[in-house]
Amino acid sequence: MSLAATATEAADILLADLFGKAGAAVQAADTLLGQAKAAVLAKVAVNGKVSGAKLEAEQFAAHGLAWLATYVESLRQLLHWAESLKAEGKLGRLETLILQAGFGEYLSQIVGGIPMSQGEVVRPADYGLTATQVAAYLAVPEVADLIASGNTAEVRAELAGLIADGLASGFGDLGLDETMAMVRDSFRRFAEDKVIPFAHEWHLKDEFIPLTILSELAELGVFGLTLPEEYGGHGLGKTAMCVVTEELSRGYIGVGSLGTRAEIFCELVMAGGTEEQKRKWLPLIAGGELLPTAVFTEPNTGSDLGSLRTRAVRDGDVYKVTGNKTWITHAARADVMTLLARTNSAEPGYKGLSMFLAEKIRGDDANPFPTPGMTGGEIKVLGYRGMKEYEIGFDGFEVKAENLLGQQEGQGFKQLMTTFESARIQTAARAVGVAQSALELGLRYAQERIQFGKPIYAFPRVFGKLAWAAVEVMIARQITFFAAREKDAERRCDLEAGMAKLLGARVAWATADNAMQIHGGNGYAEEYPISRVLCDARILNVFEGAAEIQANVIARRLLEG
Ligand SMILES: Cc1cc2nc3c(=O)[nH]c(=O)nc-3n(C[C@H](O)[C@H](O)[C@H](O)COP(=O)(O)OP(=O)(O)OC[C@H]3O[C@@H](n4cnc5c(N)ncnc54)[C@H](O)[C@@H]3O)c2cc1C
Repeated sequence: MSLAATATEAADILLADLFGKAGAAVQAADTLLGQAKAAVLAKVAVNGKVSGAKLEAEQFAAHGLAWLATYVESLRQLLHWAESLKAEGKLGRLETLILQAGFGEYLSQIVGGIPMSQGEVVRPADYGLTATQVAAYLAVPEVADLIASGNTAEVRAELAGLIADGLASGFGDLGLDETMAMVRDSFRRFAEDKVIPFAHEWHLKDEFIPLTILSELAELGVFGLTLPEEYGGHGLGKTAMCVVTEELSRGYIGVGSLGTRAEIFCELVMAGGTEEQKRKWLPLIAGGELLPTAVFTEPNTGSDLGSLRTRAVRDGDVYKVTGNKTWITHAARADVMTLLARTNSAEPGYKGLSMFLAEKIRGDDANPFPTPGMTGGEIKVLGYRGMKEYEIGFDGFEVKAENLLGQQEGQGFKQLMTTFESARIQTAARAVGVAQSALELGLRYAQERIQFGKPIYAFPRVFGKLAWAAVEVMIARQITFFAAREKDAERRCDLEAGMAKLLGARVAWATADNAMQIHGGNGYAEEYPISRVLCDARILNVFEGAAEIQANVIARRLLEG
């Protein structure tokens, strides 16, 4: 294609000693992060301790710090990925350019401004960094070189040339081992055959994903992927969960999200359940016999879950539940709920909450909530369809007392927190899959659409968007894999999981938005799949910890750690 002209000068584009430069740049960025952390700490600490009130007043700086730390970790993981490929002899020109462009762009944004959202750009002065500190960062020769020459128009042009046949050959080596590559291939085939041809129709008709798909996913092991074999699972790691989730979400976010509730259920029971509860429930979830749903959010309680009001009162062998929940995904078709409710009304905070494995009768469109004591209605949504969202009312709804998780009251919030790492990693992988799908839709359209006598992919403002998307999707993927590896190594990884989710959600939205822009007016037509992918991408910044909450959690950990 016409981008080849630029590619002939390719030899000059790559920076000499790129890996050495990238390594030095990570160190320089890390130094700046340390300085920014000290500066933010000075704003929010009272007597050496982080003050909640000050942290809230200084959210912009503190959340900016979370983003800065996310960028530094992303760069470290991008370099790690490229080094691993190099060691295995798998590093090609495309991967090298992804490394270079990623460093050029993120190093530059670190001082030029990091977009936390549209219109919210955090800059060095916001953290309290001095001009001298910024100048010292920019004076590091490797940083200066990468900023000046890492992500130039020529680099993007060559990247665009290299990803031009990406639909057939891929968008860079993911760095997976042989087993994970096989897992990826089989789920990609599944998505290509069974999901992609139908996803848009399910979305447009606002239909449930057919139960046959769920059965096939159960057979493929999706619902018990990371569960130990003794409980009916496959005993694979969180990296496998990421690979599977990305491929299914690339097909359709609804399908990639079917495993989310099973993951939360299994994590909850594994960490907090009695042995009897594990033996009873886990094989049924893993085998797909029971569909779970996660019932936490209430009309007046979303981000601040600790203050939720739904009550569960012990009455002989049962608890009677009264209250309202909302935004419950797949609630009608589920057989069992992980239900968070207040068992101690004298304790208004999170310590009064308990978790239940609450059985219900499976409903359908005609009769969504046949269970006594339970009513509900569908919430119509822009995207993320296929499982449907519901508000639910409980009025004397009964849960067997034996289904109190761990047979312990007051542990519900703590039990839920143990699932956050895994659920965020899984959501980050969903985001990567959605972003990848947007990238592919954008590329296909750009190559086919002719304006001014040529494919619009020939224009720098079009191919540049896609070239950068290919870079940033890889960055988001690699930080997600990193969080998964940390989880598999049984290291605390709430920070890494939060970073992966924070970045992944932004990348998914940005990529979908740019891919829609490339579609011009057609992107706004419901018949084009990018219109769906845009709506699907938007939710990732809201659920599983809204971006602001995620940034707050990361900032607190950084400042207190
Ligand atoms: C499609 C969809 C599916 C969902 N599925 C489920 C499900 O299956 N089960 C379930 O239990 N829940 C589910 N949820 C709920 C979801 O988890 C909540 O929407 C989310 O936690 C945010 O809560 P909220 O909507 O009440 O927003 P709020 O908490 O009211 O927040 C609104 C805005 O204010 C910001 N904000 C809030 N507090 C702060 C603060 N302290 N500092 C700065 N900013 C702040 C938030 O970041 C957000 O931008 C789903 C939601 C959606 C939209």
